[in-house]
Amino acid sequence: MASTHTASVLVASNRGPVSYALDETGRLAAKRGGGGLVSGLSAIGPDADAVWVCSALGDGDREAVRRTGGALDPADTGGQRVRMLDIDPQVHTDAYNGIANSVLWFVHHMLYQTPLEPAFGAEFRRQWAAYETYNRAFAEALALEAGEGAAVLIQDYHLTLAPRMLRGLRPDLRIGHFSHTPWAPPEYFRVLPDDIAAQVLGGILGADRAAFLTQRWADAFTDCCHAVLGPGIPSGTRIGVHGLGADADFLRQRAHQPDVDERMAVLRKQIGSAPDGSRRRTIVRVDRTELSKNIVRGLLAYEELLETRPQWRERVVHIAFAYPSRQDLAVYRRYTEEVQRVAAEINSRYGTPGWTPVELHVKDDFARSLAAYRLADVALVNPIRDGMNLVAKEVPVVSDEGCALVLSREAGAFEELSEDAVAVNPYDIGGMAAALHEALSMGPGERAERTKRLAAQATALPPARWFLDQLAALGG
Ligand SMILES: O=P(O)(O)OC[C@H]1O[C@H](O[C@H]2O[C@H](CO)[C@@H](O)[C@H](O)[C@H]2O)[C@H](O)[C@@H](O)[C@@H]1O
Ligand SMILES: O=c1ccn([C@@H]2O[C@H](COP(=O)(O)OP(=O)(O)O)[C@@H](O)[C@H]2O)c(=O)[nH]1
Repeated sequence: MASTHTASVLVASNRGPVSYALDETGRLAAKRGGGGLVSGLSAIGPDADAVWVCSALGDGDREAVRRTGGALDPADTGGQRVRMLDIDPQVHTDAYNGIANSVLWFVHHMLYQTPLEPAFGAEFRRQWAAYETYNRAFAEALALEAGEGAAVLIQDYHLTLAPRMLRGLRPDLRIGHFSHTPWAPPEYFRVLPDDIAAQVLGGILGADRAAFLTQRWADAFTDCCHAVLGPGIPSGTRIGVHGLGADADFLRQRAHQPDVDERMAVLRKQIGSAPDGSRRRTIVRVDRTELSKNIVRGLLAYEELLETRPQWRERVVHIAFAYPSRQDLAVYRRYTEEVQRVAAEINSRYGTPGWTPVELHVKDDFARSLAAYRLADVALVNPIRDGMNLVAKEVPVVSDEGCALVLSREAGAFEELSEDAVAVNPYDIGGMAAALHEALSMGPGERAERTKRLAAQATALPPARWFLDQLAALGG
């Protein structure tokens, strides 16, 4: 890759703003990248001095890199300068599926469940070597693109080693690292082999600033540094907190496009009316089919609601959108099947000819998600742990008539939204069923008032501010 040394601001993340699908005729179709990191970083906008460096994630992306040399067509990226790296597919698989999503994600979300997992042996060491190679590829690409003294914002657990590597290559740069996940407490983080735990922390500490979505995650990081590396944060790295909010302008505009209206009409038909003709209530959830989002326990809580409060039977529909995520990993594929199995069971146990209790869809459709946000009476957001959770912040912003928010106290968003949400312990099925009942029973006035306050909180730190605050904190 030729050196440009022109960018004054650089962002680096595994997932970029678009991904490409290749059809049989050889045409490439660009699609917005999924997940909250992309929603946040879209604030960069079309700035000639800013470059977003990301990785090719599949065959379509690799073909796009082959055709463009890696500098993506601005027509596909909304004008943003994007440099997509074609990292060797096996290296990417080992780094992304192996280390990032099966180890670091599991540690930070405290997802290990069996007496046999985790077990860090030779296969883990082989994947760790790939993770190092993958981080080095980013560090080298950033070193080539960055102008003298540029600010570089490196994102997330995929890229914990890159800050220190980049510091070695380009001491002139101002480097920030941002974690979008929770950070594990030391007693859980230290399941990692000691040398690996030290490399992860030491890699991030190669940055001038390490930032997190909430104070809770920042404190956990500091605690891990003390436990693993000894007292004090070495190398003078500053720790910061930047909450990320919803992009109100984008969402309100996008949520009123004709394709969203069309989907609302379809959803309304599916929801139908109660036998006495009254309006049926809707409980909506929208997530990646992600273990940490706790979708199965959410369904079980809904089932318990129907079982213990039969007055809601035929009077409520649970719309659950679980869009595909990390399907290369068997545990995610099994989880998707489990979600489908439990939803089908509830439907066969409680459904009637005129009523399907759960409408589950496992295909990605952003317009349909926004339609569900608009008409939800209740939003269920019950992750086991979540860095922030933007869905919790997006629903109140686009809700048409007010929506009660049932929110896990383990989501980063809870710190900002706790006053007007109905709080839940994500493991407590009975507690979540009671919270759903409370939320469904909330009067329209109270619901609208709470939604207004939730929307104000949720938009207090829009992505543009989140991004610019980090740049400002890096100084220069
Ligand atoms: O890229 P994927 O493997 O498909 O996963 C999607 C993203 O998931 C995670 O998102 C997090 O970032 C959000 C924005 O800060 C936050 O609200 C949420 O709680 C996090 O889960 C992951 O951290 C990203 O890197 C992924 O791109
Ligand atoms: O069909 C959909 C539905 C939602 N989202 C977006 O995915 C993000 C999910 O972010 P969140 O922080 O809730 O969780 P993450 O998936 O990043 O862990 C939100 O910004 C949603 O608007 C999406 O890309 N496609």
